[in-house]
Amino acid sequence: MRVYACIDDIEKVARSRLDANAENYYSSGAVDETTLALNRSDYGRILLRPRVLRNVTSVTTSTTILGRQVASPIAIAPAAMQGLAHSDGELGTAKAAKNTASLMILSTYSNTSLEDVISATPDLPQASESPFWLQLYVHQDRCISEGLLKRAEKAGYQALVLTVDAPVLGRRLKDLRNKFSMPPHLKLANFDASQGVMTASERNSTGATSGAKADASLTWKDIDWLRSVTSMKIVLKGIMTHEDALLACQWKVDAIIVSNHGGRQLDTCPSTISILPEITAAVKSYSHAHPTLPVPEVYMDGGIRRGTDVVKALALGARAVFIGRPMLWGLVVGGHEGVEQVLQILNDELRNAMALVGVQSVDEIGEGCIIRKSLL
Ligand SMILES: Cc1cc2nc3c(=O)[nH]c(=O)nc-3n(C[C@H](O)[C@H](O)[C@H](O)COP(=O)(O)O)c2cc1C
Ligand SMILES: CCCCC(=O)C(=O)O
Repeated sequence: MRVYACIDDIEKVARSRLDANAENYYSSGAVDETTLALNRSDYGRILLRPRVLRNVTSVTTSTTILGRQVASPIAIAPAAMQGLAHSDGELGTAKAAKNTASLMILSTYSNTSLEDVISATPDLPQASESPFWLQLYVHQDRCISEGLLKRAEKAGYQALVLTVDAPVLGRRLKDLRNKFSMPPHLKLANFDASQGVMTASERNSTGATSGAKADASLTWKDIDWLRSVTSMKIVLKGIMTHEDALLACQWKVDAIIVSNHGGRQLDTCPSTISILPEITAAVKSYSHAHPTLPVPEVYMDGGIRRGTDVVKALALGARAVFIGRPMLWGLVVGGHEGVEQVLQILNDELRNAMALVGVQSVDEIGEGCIIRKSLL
């Protein structure tokens, strides 16, 4: 396939190839798209400090995520309905994850069943090496979600990612205007028709998740319910305040993802990069107060388009970053090869930025690498 110079070039081509229904669904944020824009622009308010003469002949990006060795801290965020991007859908993304030894989170609302996604990596030596986590939207009928979790565990998913920032769906104006709907040739492959899971258009048109049968009544106590039905590790996706970060510590979840859902949920909430320091500080203070207790790992997503963005996120305490739209754009332009190229570009840029900042390993990336202008 064609070789691109950067993620923005891939995005331009991908967006020109999609019909308005899919292009608007993928690209849009909620309401005025204020948060969507901040997720990008706030990286520009953090500057990097180049340290020199430090021997950077062997820069390595390898790290661990929830104890698993990975080649890079850049991983794949869950995104619904990847069949809109390419006929391979989630199978293309899964193949790219496998070929690049990257971690991938599969959306509850995938067009490929969670079992088929794991089958895309048949030559993994054992299930414990599966690079897949499952994202969960809890169904009002808890039995349906319990069934999904049992299937995920059996198939070899290593962690369950509970999305906590979407008790109701954000108002994405373009989707409302287009009356966005999933094309009839696609299905939500983790469910059967009798399970009453509606498409995003139906969610949008009702303006609430009640129509989608997603459970808006979830509270922190439901983490105990999750623990009672699955032994998978638990990750909370969508933490944006120090109060909720502390609650996540108290509820002993394994990890949190600082995320505002790519600006698609609560518009005018802050960017993730601006709020990350408050979250990592809260988790650190909990750890100091409870030195014998494990604390959640902290990851982030939102607006990562450059290797330098990754350095900034790691400098502010994230252990890993997840990419949403860049992965979708890659899928549009080249199926699994396109997603591989997206990961390749970001990893090349990350290694380049690390060398120029003067560090050889991700552990060396810290506050000393950046200058922060006031973000709020
Ligand atoms: C088209 C699209 C679909 C998404 N679907 C889901 C989803 O099913 N579950 C979920 O937890 N997050 C979903 N997200 C949010 C992403 O996981 C992630 O938080 C966000 O895309 C990160 O921002 P970025 O796109 O700027 O990288 C979706 C995002 C997009 C753009
Ligand atoms: C009903 C689909 C919701 C998927 C999602 O999380 C998103 O579009 O952001």
